[in-house]
Amino acid sequence: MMLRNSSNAVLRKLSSCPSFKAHDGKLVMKTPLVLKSHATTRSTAPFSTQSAPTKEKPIIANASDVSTSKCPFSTVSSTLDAIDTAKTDREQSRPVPTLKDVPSVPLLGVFVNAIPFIGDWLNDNFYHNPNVTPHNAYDVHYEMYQKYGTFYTTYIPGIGEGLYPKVYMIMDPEEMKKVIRQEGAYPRGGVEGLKPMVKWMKKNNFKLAGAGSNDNGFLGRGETWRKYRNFMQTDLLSPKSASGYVPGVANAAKIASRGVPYYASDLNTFFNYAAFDMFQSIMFGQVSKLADPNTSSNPVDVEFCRLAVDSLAYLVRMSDDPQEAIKASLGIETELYYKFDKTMDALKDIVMEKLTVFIERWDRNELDDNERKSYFAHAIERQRAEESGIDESELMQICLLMLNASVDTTSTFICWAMVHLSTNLHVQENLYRELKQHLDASEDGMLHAEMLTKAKSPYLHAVLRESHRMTPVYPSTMFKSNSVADIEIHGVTVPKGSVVGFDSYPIGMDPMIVDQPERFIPERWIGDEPIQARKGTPAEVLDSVMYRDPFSQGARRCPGSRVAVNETQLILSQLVLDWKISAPPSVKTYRDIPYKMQTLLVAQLPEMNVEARV
Ligand code: HEM
Repeated sequence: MMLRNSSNAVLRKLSSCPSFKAHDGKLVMKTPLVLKSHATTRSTAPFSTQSAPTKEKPIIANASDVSTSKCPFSTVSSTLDAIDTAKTDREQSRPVPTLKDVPSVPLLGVFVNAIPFIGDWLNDNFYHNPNVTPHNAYDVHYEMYQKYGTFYTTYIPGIGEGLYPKVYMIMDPEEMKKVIRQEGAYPRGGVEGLKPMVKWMKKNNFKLAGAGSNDNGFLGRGETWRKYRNFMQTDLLSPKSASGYVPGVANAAKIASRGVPYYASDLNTFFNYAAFDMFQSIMFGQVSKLADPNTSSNPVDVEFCRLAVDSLAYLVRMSDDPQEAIKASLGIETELYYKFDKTMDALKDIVMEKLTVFIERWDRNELDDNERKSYFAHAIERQRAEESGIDESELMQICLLMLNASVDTTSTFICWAMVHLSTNLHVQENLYRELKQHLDASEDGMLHAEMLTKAKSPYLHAVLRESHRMTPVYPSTMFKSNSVADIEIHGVTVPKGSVVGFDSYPIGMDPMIVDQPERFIPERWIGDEPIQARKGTPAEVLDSVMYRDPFSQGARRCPGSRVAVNETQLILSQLVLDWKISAPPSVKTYRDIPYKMQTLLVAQLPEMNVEARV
């Protein structure tokens, strides 16, 4: 009832027309609201420039399980949302933005300022491309949107290919679905740009790296990817599998929560440790307690966390920095590659030792109940089944990649939600009240999977959705290729084999489209009313599955997505139940909290005030 009232209050608010100060003070304008009614459309908004859109038919089946989702090929499933090939009314009547082109130079693409000596001068005087730093990705993406709109070609080494590494950037989910429909059996993955990882795997004779110089294995698009991907996602990605791990994750979150007051001045480390603890419970069924300084923790686990965070940060920097990306594609080893290589070697030693010990204990039948239910224990069984086609070294390599990917990806997502909860204490209180009801009804004082569904915890889900709107872990996490055929995007023929990126950030932050975009309002996502209010307005794209979360879509969607969401929900819930966490007075809004590009964009959390709830 309380939520319904607040949702109505927001809608009432949305039907007025306040003036907006646009993004970070850069664009100041008065604007009509577009979230208020079906009838409200603007003539200048993206996707609504020529005609009013008609009501959209849902074209994405909201599959509830792997077995029901459609996918480009039978065994690897897109798991969450299969793409329906039907053409919608909206597609037929949708207005068409014009394709713009971002000026670029050969090889370095839009990063003109990376040209030695004269780059800055050239860019300042002729190209005027935004200067990308590790601290400004949100602003850069918004600036590109303001300059080039919702459909432009940009040139990004490491993502696009060839002399001019062209990437089509789009923001319309219907157009992105066209790309996904034409991905074919071997879709392009976001990991494809991570060439140094392939190099490192080949150096270590990983079968996962594929055979021969033209096969990038799991990081490529061939049969090798498909085989390992199938094995990896089994027991992990379906809602049923993921919810099986919830008791262990809830326990890890409960223990981790005790550590918060000790880590109040270094919550970034705390969330890395908490993500580690939660994933250990999934992978091994073990309680590692790294985030709770009251218990003795294994120094090897501490070292593993550091290596996992550093290795991926080096890896991403090698793809992000245009000069590094070009050198990586030419096979040149830089200082950064050297650091990455050493870090990965050390990480491999730790992981392989741990996996070996576990396998030996499995063989000696020494695992306890929780360990026997773990992902790795089941994976050993699956690997040993005759038809698996996976040998033990491949199994261990698969798990190494998973463990490496399981720390700061998840902690980044959690950190941003914590930023918003700690700067919007009324939201934290609302969330507390929702969760407290569940805890009061819980017989064992623990959070359970059924409490975390959208139906039972709408506010929790809305908090994560709103956090993703304002501060996605990265503005664009989806780069796909129409490998099968030419397609038309906004009326322009995009040749087969092009790279198309989806930018999910600017629209959700445009004051012409979203009321008070700088304010954290979870009620935007609760119940049917806000969705109905967005229907037929430019804001309706935000309800598309493409905008919903940071895990991408299609058959390459993150295999850890469901467990990562469960982990995020459980640790946030436990923290909010145990503590009131508030940002220091110097932090007025989330904009006062800096962020930095590591594997993703990580909020640099300030020292928080932590007060126990009684
Ligand atoms: C909030 C946390 C996470 C986020 C935001 C995230 C995001 C992503 C994204 C955007 C992709 C690329 C999808 C594409 O190519 O279209 C991806 C791939 C991947 N993720 Fe995650 N991820 C997270 C957590 C995890 C976890 C916990 C694991 C551990 C299993 C994991 C393992 C992987 C792997 C192995 C891939 C490559 C899959 C493939 O290419 O088929 N991720 N992730």
